[in-house]
Amino acid sequence: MKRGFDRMDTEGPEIEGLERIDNDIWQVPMGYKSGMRVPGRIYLSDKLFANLEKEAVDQVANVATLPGIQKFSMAMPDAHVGYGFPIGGVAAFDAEEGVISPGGVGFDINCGVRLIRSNLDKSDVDGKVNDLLDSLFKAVPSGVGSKSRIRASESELEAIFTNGSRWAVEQGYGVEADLTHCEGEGCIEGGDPAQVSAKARKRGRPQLGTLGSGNHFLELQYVDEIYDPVAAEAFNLKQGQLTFMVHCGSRGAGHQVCTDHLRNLTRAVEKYKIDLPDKQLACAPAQSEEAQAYFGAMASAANYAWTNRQIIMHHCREVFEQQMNMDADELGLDLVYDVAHNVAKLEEHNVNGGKKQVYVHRKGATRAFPAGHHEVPKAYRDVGQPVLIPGSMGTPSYVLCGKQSAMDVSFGSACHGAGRVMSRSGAKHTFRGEQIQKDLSGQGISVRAAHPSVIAEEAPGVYKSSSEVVDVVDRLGIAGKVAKLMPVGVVKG
Ligand SMILES: Nc1nc2c(ncn2[C@@H]2O[C@H](COP(=O)(O)O)[C@@H](O)[C@H]2O)c(=O)[nH]1
Ligand SMILES: [Mn+2]
Ligand SMILES: [Mn+2]
Repeated sequence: MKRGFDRMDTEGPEIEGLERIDNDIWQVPMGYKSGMRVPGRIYLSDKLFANLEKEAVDQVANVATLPGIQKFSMAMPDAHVGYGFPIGGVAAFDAEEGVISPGGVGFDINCGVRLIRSNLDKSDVDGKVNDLLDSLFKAVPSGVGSKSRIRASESELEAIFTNGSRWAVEQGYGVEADLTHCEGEGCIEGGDPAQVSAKARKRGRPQLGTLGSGNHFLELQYVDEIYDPVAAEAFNLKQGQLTFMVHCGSRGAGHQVCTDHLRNLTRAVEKYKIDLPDKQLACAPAQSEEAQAYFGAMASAANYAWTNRQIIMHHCREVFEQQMNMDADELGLDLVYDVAHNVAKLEEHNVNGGKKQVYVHRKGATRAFPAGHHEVPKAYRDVGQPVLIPGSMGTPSYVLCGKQSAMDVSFGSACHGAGRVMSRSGAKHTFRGEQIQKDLSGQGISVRAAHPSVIAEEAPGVYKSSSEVVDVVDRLGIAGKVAKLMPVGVVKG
């Protein structure tokens, strides 16, 4: 242990073997669990350490036993327990010798966040927020199993699974610039519709343009503070400006893809004789037919999610035009960026002094590529990609930009949110939705939800401090703070 980083200094859970090796860096040593191939790294401040779950540390160690894992099994400061891998987990596997695992992506494939800027100032919506929220609530169906009026045909679904957002733009749901301001231009290559089951298609067909439940949201925000004026200018953000955030994923289609392929990969674990400490880590050798089938289906679901967010944004733009009685040019509702935070991608990274193809699994983690990286949109190439971190319906969200250290520290990845500290059932016992809604209203934040129980489950108190979380990635040089966004009105799923 480094001098000055004595574990005894820090209040929090006693987790035997966990070592604090630097400010904000905790190491899960190789001996923590038998079979670990690499150490674990958890990025946490002292304050966030107090909420660290031992089970999440065990999950970091479990992931470290998987074949072909590179450098470290990692957890971001928003980490908490998930299915097999922790939420907030990042792990990269050698593209030849490693594995691909659905647990490292999650059930809501390509759950993600998009941020839209505007020509409006916060004051321009004074007295209009409630009407805007009511119209947004109507325009974007929300809640478990919600359906829209769109019914994609079989051939349209094929195009969506293969091409992602481009399909939506070609149908008139948006403009070309939306694609160039989106991670991967709204598409992962390798989408293979043949690997998406009839059941997943059936679930996906009526859900394009829908938000989903609970944690997903549409949020009116304003820019409360600028930390990096150069990056803020590149992102076209300024103090006091009204912004709009969308958080949702691949709905029933993605969930079904994960369910179907977990079944196949559970069988593959036996076939390929992979020794797993937890069956939720079901996986297969990256080049096996089972893993490639999952990857093709996962990419299809990711492409569906980008299409979904694109259609939602289009419908929200229409609501703004009607409610504000302004046209698209006047409103300037341009997409700043869209990030996936539940996804596996084939990427090239520097490992042990050489370049290597790896499958980077980001499960509750955001890509954070730095300035100069060829995958960062040209408009942002000098500052790094926007990293969008939602907070909660009552606390700040943040815009950061990817930094060079992310490539060394975390395979170009940062946190994805504040991260839960309380379960949904715990929240329903602790909070009353009506009271939370009233408290938020007192702070100038209006909330719409299908049921008050959703507001209780999503109360700001169920999440860690977003400020504390982003400060860790900022200090580590993974992503730098650009702007703080405060909520003024939220539609919860
Ligand atoms: N700005 C808002 N952020 C929110 C809200 N509800 C949740 N959150 C944040 O999103 C992340 C990501 O959630 P996940 O379900 O995909 O893991 C979560 O950690 C929260 O910090 C909201 O209403 N507004
Ligand atoms: Mn999400
Ligand atoms: Mn989601």
